[in-house]
Amino acid sequence: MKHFTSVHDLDSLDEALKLAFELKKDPYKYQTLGKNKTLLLVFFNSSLRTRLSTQKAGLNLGMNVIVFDINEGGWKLETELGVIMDGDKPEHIREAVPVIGKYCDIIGVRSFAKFENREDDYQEKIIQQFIDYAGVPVVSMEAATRHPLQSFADHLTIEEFKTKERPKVVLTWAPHPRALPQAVPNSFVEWMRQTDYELVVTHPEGYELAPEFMGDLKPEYDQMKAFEGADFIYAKNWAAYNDYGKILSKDMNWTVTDRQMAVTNNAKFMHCLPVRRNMIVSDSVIDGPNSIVVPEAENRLFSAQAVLKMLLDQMK
Ligand SMILES: CCC[C@H](NC(=O)CCC(=O)O)C(=O)O
Ligand SMILES: NC(=O)OP(=O)(O)O
Repeated sequence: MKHFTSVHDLDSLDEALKLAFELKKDPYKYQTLGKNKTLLLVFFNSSLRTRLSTQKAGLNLGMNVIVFDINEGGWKLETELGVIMDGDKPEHIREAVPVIGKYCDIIGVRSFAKFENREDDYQEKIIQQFIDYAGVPVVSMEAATRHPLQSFADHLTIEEFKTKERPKVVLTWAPHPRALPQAVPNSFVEWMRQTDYELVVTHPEGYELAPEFMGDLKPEYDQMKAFEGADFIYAKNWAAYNDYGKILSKDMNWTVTDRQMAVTNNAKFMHCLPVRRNMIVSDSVIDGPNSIVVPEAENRLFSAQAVLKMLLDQMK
């Protein structure tokens, strides 16, 4: 594994799962592996879980960790080639990235979709320049079209809580006041399609995810029908892909409440967080006995630690 940007970068999903569970049992098992190795986490966007869990994952492996909020601490970056840099951006990403690469052994990058140009976002223009020019392994901490550390943790969580071999897992859209990226749903669908779970994606018409992630999966536009007999409900908002970046609906009938959970098979409720309560999900559901959002967030530590361990193993 050279970089970690999607489930497809893993040499073996089963081995990665086993490693994550091994690390959960004994987080300090490889605490000298990362000695004298530096993990540098570059954030273009806000974060709580990714920032804390990925930093702790590096520390658990004995790494030195630097966290860099590039928009606060660094120079404003030009990311386009051929631009005459006479504006408000003193530095080009083409210099910043190789320089950052000289100060570390592994880079984590968070750079959300900008919704300015679908092609730029879906070609992953920012993280791809880190991959092309940093000279060290790059780990996605949510890029424009995927959030693989989250999806890995989601898979771990479902494996921990499932009560049958092939659970029914439902990804449901829910309303939100802002236009959010498709990265989490894309990544969740792509990752879940690597398992033998029964996966259902439900959302209003117009919110179809990109075909490259859905494959031959067809969405269910009737949320109640989708929820019938479900074992896991994974709620998330995302802006439209086809009408790129647009908010087409704020229909609060899609907010996950006891009404929808009542037709499930006593389903667990999941969300990557942060979550807008009473937009995405009612207080009673997220505070209820079936909500596993905190154990899900806890597993972010072990998905990150497993990825870092695999990358460090290649440096021995
Ligand atoms: C892990 C999720 C990160 C991000 N979430 C947000 O940007 C939420 C912001 C908000 O609720 O205003 C997203 O939806 O991709
Ligand atoms: N789920 C997740 O990545 O949370 P943060 O955006 O707080 O890191």
